[in-house]
Amino acid sequence: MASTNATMVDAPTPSITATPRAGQIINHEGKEYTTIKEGLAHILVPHGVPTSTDPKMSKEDTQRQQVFYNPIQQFNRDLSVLAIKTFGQDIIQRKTQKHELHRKKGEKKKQRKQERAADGEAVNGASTTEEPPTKKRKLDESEADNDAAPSKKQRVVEDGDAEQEEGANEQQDAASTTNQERESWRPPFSILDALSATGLRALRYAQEIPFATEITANDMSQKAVDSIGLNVKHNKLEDKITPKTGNAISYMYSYCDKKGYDVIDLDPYGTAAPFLDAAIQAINHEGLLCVTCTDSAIFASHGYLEKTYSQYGGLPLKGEPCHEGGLRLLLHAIASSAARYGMAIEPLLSLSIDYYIRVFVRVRRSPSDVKLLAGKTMIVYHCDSGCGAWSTQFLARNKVTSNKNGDKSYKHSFAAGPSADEHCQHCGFKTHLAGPMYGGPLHNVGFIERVLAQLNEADRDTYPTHDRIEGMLHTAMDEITLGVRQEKANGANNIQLLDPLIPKVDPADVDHHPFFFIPSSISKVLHCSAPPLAPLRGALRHAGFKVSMSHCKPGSIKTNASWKDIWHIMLEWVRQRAPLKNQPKKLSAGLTILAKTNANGLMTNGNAPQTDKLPKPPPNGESIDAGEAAVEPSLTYSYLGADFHVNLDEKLGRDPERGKLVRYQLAPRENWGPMSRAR
Ligand SMILES: C[S@@+](CC[C@H](N)C(=O)[O-])C[C@H]1O[C@@H](n2cnc3c(N)ncnc32)[C@H](O)[C@@H]1O
Ligand SMILES: [Zn+2]
Repeated sequence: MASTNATMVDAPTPSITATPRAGQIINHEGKEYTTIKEGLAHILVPHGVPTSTDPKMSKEDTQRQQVFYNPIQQFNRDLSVLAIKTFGQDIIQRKTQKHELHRKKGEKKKQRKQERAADGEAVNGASTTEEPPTKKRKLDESEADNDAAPSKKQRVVEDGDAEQEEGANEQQDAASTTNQERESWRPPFSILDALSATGLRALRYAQEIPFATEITANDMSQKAVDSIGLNVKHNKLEDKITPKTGNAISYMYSYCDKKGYDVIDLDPYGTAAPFLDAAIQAINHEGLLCVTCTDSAIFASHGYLEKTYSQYGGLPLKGEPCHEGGLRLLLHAIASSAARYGMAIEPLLSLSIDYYIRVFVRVRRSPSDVKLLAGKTMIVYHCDSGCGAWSTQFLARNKVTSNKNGDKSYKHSFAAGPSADEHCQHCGFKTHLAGPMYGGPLHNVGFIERVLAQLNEADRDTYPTHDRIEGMLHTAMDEITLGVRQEKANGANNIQLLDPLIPKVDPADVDHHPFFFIPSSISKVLHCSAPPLAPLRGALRHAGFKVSMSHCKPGSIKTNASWKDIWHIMLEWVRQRAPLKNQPKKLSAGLTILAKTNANGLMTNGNAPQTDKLPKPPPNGESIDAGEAAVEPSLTYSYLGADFHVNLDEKLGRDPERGKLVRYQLAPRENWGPMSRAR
């Protein structure tokens, strides 16, 4: 990475028109600025404000610097450039194909017209180049429609008309491209950096996504827009970037009746919730919303659950999977806003990173997909004060049927009443409700593969967060496939960038196995020593379950095994490898779980989950494990009917990419965190 330290400069100090260079001091209207380079963009920071990314920088200096430039967010910006570029190539390819198709149609039409005219001349000896009136009118209408983007009102069409409307819009789009048959035709690709601050994102998108045709950098603060203007000028990007002063919310609502942007980036201080509905107004059909939220105290904490609900329309999940819960709450908020206007969302990539979350969501006008939303929205019954187990329930049911032609369609019906008891079936503690939240897949594997391919082509100096992006994307991909597509994932770099388009995930898909557990935490429930990841993963795989890790947390296990299976394996871990030295306290969640087995002396029978009916714990100091016999991996008991053989197979549980990928962030530097608001 280029040094961002100010360097000695020759007099006279270069002006804003000088070629941008990292560390250079620029004089503009009597003020001095230092240049910081990130990616291919340069931003000017008032000279004197520390520009070092030295981890030992003082807290005050870090805060002063962050008003202009927050280096910790470079990961977010690097990833965003790559994601938008990947998405953009897909859009550009579609637009170009449509354009080409329409151009060819137009040419054929012209040719036919000429042929008819020639025939007419030959027969009548007179010119009859005029079209039949009906055809002419049709052509005129489509030409007239070229600039009239479909309004949101038009978008909310009757369900039966949805597909027809899709087709009509495609033609409309194609028609709009036909008219521009000049050689210089470029497919339009527009980006709104709605909360732009210094304009750094807009500058990077302009420099690093060469096919972006127009970028708006908006901020409510005049000071911020002044600095955007300065930076745009210094980077010589006036022809691509338009700085704009205004409230992003009203600006985006102004697009409710006209065509908007292909990409909208929302990167606020704190929550993006107040911007979501407006962003839906301004995003194009098949557009990309990129959303950051840094208010983890709201989306991933139970401290202010009433606030979480008012911001995101759902209640937070407590404990370790709370960040995945936050991602799902944000997606729920976007999906429910979009649904009101007949727009459906498809998460392409949803990440919990450091102290914030970031989602990339494709939005399309599709009333038929919107109808699936209730059946993809779930509540969570969480044993948050007991053993940590959870179960989920979708709010409605989407049942697939097919019509006479074999086309897939869905029937929507009510779900049955609560699918879980008010007490946890494992430990008897109370369960609490979380959600409603998005229960569909968090990522689109095809998209991740293409971003990885994009990353593979990227210059490491421009993208210093390369390794972390690679590790996180691989983990995200494993997470959604539960590790099954490992081979394909490794082959991701072989993808040809312009090959197939980003595939559409089945809009009815749900995630049947959301969330993850941390072995060391559930060991605390049983008061046993924590198993390493490998034997636990091995035991799950040996029993035929799928296993991966979650990108949200190191040391996590994500699996399609049920909690019944997980506790069964954990009890076998205790029996085979980790005999209990101290028995769990009376009435604890762990004791109840232990009590539900008939394990060869592990505990006497106690099938009833009520804690007041617990069997007496063994006398003080006595181990409640099976003693010597415990080392045998033979099955001697069953836990709630999960009676498979547990083989704590380390080899089977190893991560083949261990050490090859940077899956998780190493120790963060001091003073990291969201930017402080400018005072
Ligand atoms: C976290 S900063 C953006 C950082 C920037 N995206 C980057 O990557 O460097 C948030 C910006 O949003 C602006 N802002 C806050 N509320 C706004 C609103 N309602 N409309 C427009 N801008 C707003 C603030 O002035 C601030 O500059
Ligand atoms: Zn429980």
